Amino acid sequence: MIKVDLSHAKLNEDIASYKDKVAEIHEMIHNKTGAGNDFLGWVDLPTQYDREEVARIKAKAKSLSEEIDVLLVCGIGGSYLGARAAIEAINGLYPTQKVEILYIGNTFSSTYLAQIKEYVKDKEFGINVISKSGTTTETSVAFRIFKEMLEQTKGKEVASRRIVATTDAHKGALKTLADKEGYEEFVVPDDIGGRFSVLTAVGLFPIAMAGIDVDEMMKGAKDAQDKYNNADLMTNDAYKYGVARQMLNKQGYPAEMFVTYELQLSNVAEWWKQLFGESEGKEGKGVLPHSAVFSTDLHSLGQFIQEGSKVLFETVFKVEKPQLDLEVPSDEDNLDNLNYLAGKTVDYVNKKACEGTIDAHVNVGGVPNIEITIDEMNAYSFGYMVYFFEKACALSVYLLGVNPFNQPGVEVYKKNMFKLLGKPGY
Ligand SMILES: O=P(O)(O)OC[C@H]1O[C@H](O)[C@H](O)[C@@H](O)[C@@H]1O
Repeated sequence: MIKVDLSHAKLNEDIASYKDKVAEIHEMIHNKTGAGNDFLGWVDLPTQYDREEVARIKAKAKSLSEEIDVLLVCGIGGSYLGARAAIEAINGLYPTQKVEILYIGNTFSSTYLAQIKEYVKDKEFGINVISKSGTTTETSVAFRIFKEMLEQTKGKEVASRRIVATTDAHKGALKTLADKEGYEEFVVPDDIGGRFSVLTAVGLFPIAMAGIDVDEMMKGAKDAQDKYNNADLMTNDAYKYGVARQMLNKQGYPAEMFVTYELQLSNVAEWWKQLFGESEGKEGKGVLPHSAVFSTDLHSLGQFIQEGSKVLFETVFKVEKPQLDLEVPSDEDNLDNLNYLAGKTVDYVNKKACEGTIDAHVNVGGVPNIEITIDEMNAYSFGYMVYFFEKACALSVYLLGVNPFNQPGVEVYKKNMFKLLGKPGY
């Protein structure tokens, strides 16, 4: 399902020298003995998840889909990136599913929110408000605006039926509000942090609303759980990736560029950035997670990667089989001189662009490339991929010697903002 190829990674020591350390960290993850060990609920989630809740997620998704045309997913960071990544990766950027998914709660941009208000004003919409803490300001502000709109246009009863809250099981402002208003509630488990939560209700409800098979997704994650429950670095590709990126970090590359060749995977890259960025960017350490979509960005960032300062390595995430394909047509006049491609598929051209780029970046530009290939992109493989990166991330960050599961630095801007806004107590 997923293959890691390090033949272009330019590692200057033998990866096998990390074998013992990796076996030690593997035990630490599975026996929950490392820093942040109360946030390891994602490790066994694909086998331990709450089946009753997933049944409720599917039932609510079915009934709500009959009633609405647009679902507003109201969350930020880990409370929306995974769902967005899945929905776009699987359904594409111009999906044909009945319910359109839009994202609010991820910004204070007034123009963006006002335009969404205008866009949904004559549509039947519902809201999935998602917040583990229940107090995130971006999410709360957007939710207040669209909740008021829904209540005013449809009345309280309809609004309460069309609002679904995903939050802590016991505490927080959102939990209190959801109880009072009688919203359908789903839970963010205590032992799973936001960036590891896509396979909980946080991701699964919006994903189900987009018409995607969540059982298949969990099956993919379970197969990955089995596959990567393996302490041996030499046969565990998730760990190989986790180690290789730290080796490159040590070799003097402080930035990692996640590269895909599918536009609809740009939010997989955003999800990946939060996963790695928030997990390891602390104590003055960590690889900067950056991303690009090729060949699009070869026409913008390509120059820098090829000949600019040697600060980055690339992690090229390839999808073997595209969901859809089309042929380049033949043309009698051939004025564009493109007949040499006639009859070839566009994906064939994309694959050649990838091959040529890796060669140019690695062998001419001197840029190390880690290659990760996934068979195809669907619900099953998405679940599998999520688990692969989560396991790689935990290993990689423990190897760096920091706690992967907290994010103390995120509070600093919040405190300043609250003070400036005059929030009581700040
Ligand atoms: O789910 P919430 O509590 O609203 O949090 C949403 C996001 O914002 C926070 O500031 C954290 O940095 C993220 O890790 C989190 O995913």
